Amino acid sequence: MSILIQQATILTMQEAEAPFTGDIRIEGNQIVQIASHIMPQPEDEAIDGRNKIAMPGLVNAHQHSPMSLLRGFSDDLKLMDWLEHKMLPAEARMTPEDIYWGAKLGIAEMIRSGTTAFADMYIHMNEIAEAVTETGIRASLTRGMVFMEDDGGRRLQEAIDLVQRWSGKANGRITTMYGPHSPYTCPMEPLREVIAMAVQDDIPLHIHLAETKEEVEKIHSRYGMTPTEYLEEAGMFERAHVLLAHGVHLNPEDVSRLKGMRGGVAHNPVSNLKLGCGIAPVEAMIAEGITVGIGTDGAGSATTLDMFEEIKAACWLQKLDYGDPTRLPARQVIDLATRGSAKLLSLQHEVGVLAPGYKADLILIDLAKPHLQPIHNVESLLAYSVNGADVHTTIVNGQILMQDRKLLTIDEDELYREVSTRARRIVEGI
Ligand SMILES: N[C@@H](CCSC[C@H]1O[C@@H](n2cnc3c(=O)[nH]cnc32)[C@H](O)[C@@H]1O)C(=O)O
Ligand SMILES: [Zn+2]
Repeated sequence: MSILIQQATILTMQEAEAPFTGDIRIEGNQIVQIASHIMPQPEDEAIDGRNKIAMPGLVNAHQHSPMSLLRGFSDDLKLMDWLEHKMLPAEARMTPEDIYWGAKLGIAEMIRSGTTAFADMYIHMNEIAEAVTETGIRASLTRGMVFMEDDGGRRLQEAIDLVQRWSGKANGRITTMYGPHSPYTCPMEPLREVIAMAVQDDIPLHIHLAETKEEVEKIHSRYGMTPTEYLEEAGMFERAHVLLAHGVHLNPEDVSRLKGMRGGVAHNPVSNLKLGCGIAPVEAMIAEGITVGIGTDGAGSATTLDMFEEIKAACWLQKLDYGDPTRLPARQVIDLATRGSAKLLSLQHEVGVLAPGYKADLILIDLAKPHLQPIHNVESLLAYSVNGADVHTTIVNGQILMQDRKLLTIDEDELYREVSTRARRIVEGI
């Protein structure tokens, strides 16, 4: 199958290339040509790109997709309270089918708001992988592991099963990671064991790091170190590719510790703002050459999976932190949400830019709206004015998943019926 997008305003995100008007040809799952005019072929499905921006799909670098079932159930609490007294009891009640529908709800929201790939950490990963397979989105999946009790190796075995069963599946749309949950839920010994597995199997790691002040205090009282030092002590930054979620409370020495690491940090600004966590040192990390990407965290805390909200919040936080509006400018934040996040998912050679040879993961944004006119500067519009509801078309791996705001791989009526009854049952009495 081939698709020809005609006369769109194209933002490739290739180095410093400026936006231009042109055509994009997709064959199979790849972009094959980008030029100011491409001769249509009879077999092409033509898409009118006029009055639309074509750009790489956004990559959500940290998510817990089934937590969409818990959106709005428990807000305005401290992270540890929220996690221990609300989320964990609710998760204990979730069946594999609940997870499937919760993941599908999250995926529907992501496709609708221009996200074409995401990094997920959760439980019952087979069901999430099924939802990814059916809906057509791209994902890097992680079985999150808390090692606070002897479970006879069950969690670790589920993590291994996920990696063995699903890596490279769904036409290559699924990749996998190993996921020790966080410094405060992973003692040194199992942590070292997982890192050794990741190095041996050449599978990346995905972990929460330094999200709250309480975490820093807890790790200091247990081990006399910062959370980052603790991971360094475990050998996490030596050889493995690591996706660190949050990285809010990093002192300058911690930032230096991450210098030269494979992977980088997923910044989740809306979740950090809403939970009152603090401001991650994004500009300081970038200055040290550390890769920064952007994620939403689960909808159970952030309540939104709209990456355009994250993009705005990321800019605002850096500008506010430094008292300086020149910090984290428009082009750079878009780079974090596309190329930066793609690198965190180890997909930098496949997605995150529009260029021949890259996977056809891209979105079209409808500019025929009052809040998106006139068009002085495409990058400014994208960073400060566009929201997820302005996404017109979403394409992943050469397949159209949303066209003219209609989802083509998800039955939304059925989805909303399923999630409302399941969500009610899960939270009852908690
Ligand atoms: N509870 C599982 C691990 C699941 S991994 C994903 C976990 O991350 C949790 N989670 C979601 N958001 C956050 C966050 O912001 N910080 C820390 N954990 C979170 C979520 O509730 C879920 O339990 C076990 O015992 O093995
Ligand atoms: Zn998280």
